[in-house]
Parts: sequence; structure tokens; C-alpha cells
Amino acid sequence: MKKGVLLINLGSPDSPKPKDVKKYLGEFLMDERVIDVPLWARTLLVKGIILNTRPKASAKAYQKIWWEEGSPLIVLSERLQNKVQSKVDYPVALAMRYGSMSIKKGLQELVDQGCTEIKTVPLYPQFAMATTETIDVLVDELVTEHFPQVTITKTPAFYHRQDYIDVLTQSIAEKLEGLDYEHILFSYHGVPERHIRKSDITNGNCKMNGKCCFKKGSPQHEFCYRHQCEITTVNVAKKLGLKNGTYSTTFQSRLGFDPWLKPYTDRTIERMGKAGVKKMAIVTPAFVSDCLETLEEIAMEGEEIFHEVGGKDFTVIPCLNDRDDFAQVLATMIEEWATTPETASV
Ligand SMILES: C=CC1=C(C)c2cc3[nH]c(cc4nc(cc5[nH]c(cc1n2)c(C)c5CCC(=O)O)C(CCC(=O)O)=C4C)c(C)c3C=C
Ligand SMILES: [Fe+2]
Ligand SMILES: [Fe+2]
Repeated sequence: MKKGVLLINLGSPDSPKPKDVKKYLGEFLMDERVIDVPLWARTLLVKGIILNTRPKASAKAYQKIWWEEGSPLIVLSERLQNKVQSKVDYPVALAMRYGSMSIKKGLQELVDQGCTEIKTVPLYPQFAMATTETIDVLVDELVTEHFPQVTITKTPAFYHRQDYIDVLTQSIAEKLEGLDYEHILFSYHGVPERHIRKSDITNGNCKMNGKCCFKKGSPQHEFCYRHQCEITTVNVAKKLGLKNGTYSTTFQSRLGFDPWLKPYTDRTIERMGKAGVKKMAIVTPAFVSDCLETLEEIAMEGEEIFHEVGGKDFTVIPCLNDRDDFAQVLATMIEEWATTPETASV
């Protein structure tokens, strides 16, 4: 019985050309856990509308952040993979939920090395139907169809692990050391409010009114993205010693006309600038690797909004990327799995 690990991130287009962006967005947005409407409506919306307009605009945005080595998200995920590999004795492969580096190829790579027990690690600290769940479901389907000899152990969201909170806090403290700032924004990728209701195993408990997500002990929290984002902020703020009113949680990157989780990041940046905040810091804890949504939407567009309304200093805290201490958190999670009695080799 040989063990192996598959790290899984979101994925990026093969290049920032409109045709590659279109192909990538087509796969991403046709996922029923991302655009969660009946197939006919999804096809109409995605293939009939979004793919006719968005790829050109998205390609322009990708071109602004693309590196010589490729997509920042992919390059940074590969660096993280190498760091984690240097800390554990099991093969560590990398795959993406969408795009060319498929999960099927990642599983095959581990199987080719003789692995029959594989731990899948979605690189998302907080659970969401559009991220962790779609990975878990696809892994199950692929194993049933192509790798029936493989046993899979899934990895739940790790937003509440103390070592993760310590590393995130440390990354913020390092960037802000000696800097004067008035407010820290914790900006998470948004999801439609409907997604939160769909993942509500307590049938209607999550009211998205700011109370349910802080109620202690609700079984719903295991699947509530909003709860997990709010608690990430609270735990880091506590550790940083931030005073109430000097930090807040917001949600970015909305798509379409349905209500998404609020407050929205762009509107909050604008409101704070208008209210006289001059020095703002922003951290994006839903993203493990810097990507389009942090490098372009936050660091470029966000800063522009802030400056337009009179803000001055806009400090963007990098994602955890391939920090050594973050790679160590993942390595510890892997060791914990490998040495539990059910999975430990005899
Ligand atoms: C926390 C992780 C993410 C969640 C939750 C998420 C939900 C979600 N996203 C879209 C639509 C788009 N997201 C796009 C880019 C993108 N999204 C994430 C992560 C989460 N998405 C990342 C890391 C990235 C960047 C990828 C990269 O290559 O750098 C895009 C593409 C870019 C664009 O055209 O704006 C879209 C579209 C939906 C609809 C959704 C939940 C329903
Ligand atoms: Fe997204
Ligand atoms: Fe909730």
C-alpha cells in the first residue's frame, strides 16, 4: 500500500489569449456547482451570453498579470507543491479542477508511481460548493470510473486549524510591520447567496443576517462558506490584536445579477475612501495562491477605486503562496493522515 498526495487548485487558462480564456471559462462556468441552474438555462447563459462577451475582457485582465513562466496561480501552486514535497516522504502531485492540468492526470501520475492510497487536498481554506465540493464529487466519479483500486481520503476545509491561522497572521504582521494603516479589509471571493442556502444542512438555519454564522456549535458551519470566512477574520483579528472597527470582512468577484454575499469589496473600498480613510491594507484569505482575482481585481482595480475617492496608501498583503511555514501546515496535515491508525502502513 503506497501513499500519495494530490494538491488541487482552481486552474487557469493555458494562455491569456481570448480563445484559451474562452475554453477555460466554458469548462469552469458549465460546472453545475458553479452556475447551479438547470442544464438548459446554464447552457443558454454560459454558451449563449457569457462566452460571447467575457473572454475578451477577461483575456485583457489576464494579460496584465501573466508571468513569463505562465499563470501566477499555476506557477505559485507548482512552487508550493515542490516545497511540500521537500517536507514529506510521499509523492506529492498537483492538479487543477479546470484546464489542462486535470485531476484525472494528477491521479494517474500518482497511480503510475504505485500509489493506492491517495489524500486529496483542495487548496481552499474555506468550504464552498463551487470549490471543495465540486472537487470532491469529481474525484469520486474519476475513482469509480478509472481508478477503482485507489482509496481516497478527502481533506476538509482547514480555516480553523490553529497552525493555519498562525501562518496567515504572521504573513499579515510581516507585511504591515512599521506601516501606518487605519483599516484592514479581509476580502474573500464571493458566492451567490443561493449557494449558502443550498449547502445549509439544517434546512433554513442560515439566514445570512450576521447572527447565524456566529452561533456556536451549529452543524451547519461545516458547510457554510460565510461562517468560515467570518471566523477566519475573527481568529486572525484576535491574534493580531485588532480593535473593533479597524477591520472588516467583505466579498469580491461577483458575476451576474443575483445577490451575492455582502458587503461587496469594491463598494466598501469606495465607501471607506469617501469616509476619509487614507491608509488601507487588504488581505485575501480565500485564495491560497495569488491569481487574477488578487493581482488584478484587488491590487490594480481596488487600488484605483481607493485613489479615485481620495484614499492614499493601499497595501495588498500577498497570499500564502509558497511560504515555507504554509508548506509546513500542509505537510503536517499530510503527516497526520499518514500516521492515523486506519491509514498508517503496517
Ligand atoms: C475561494 C475560491 C473561489 C470561489 C468560492 C469561487 C467562486 C466562483 N467564481 C466564479 C466565477 C469566476 N471566478 C474566476 C476566477 C477565479 N476564481 C477563483 C476562486 C474562487 N471562485 C480564483 C482563484 C480565480 C482566478 C483564476 C486564475 O486563473 O487566476 C473567473 C475568471 C476570471 C473572470 O472572468 O473574472 C470567473 C468567471 C463563480 C461564478 C463562483 C461561484 C459561483
Ligand atoms: Fe471565482
Ligand atoms: Fe451561516
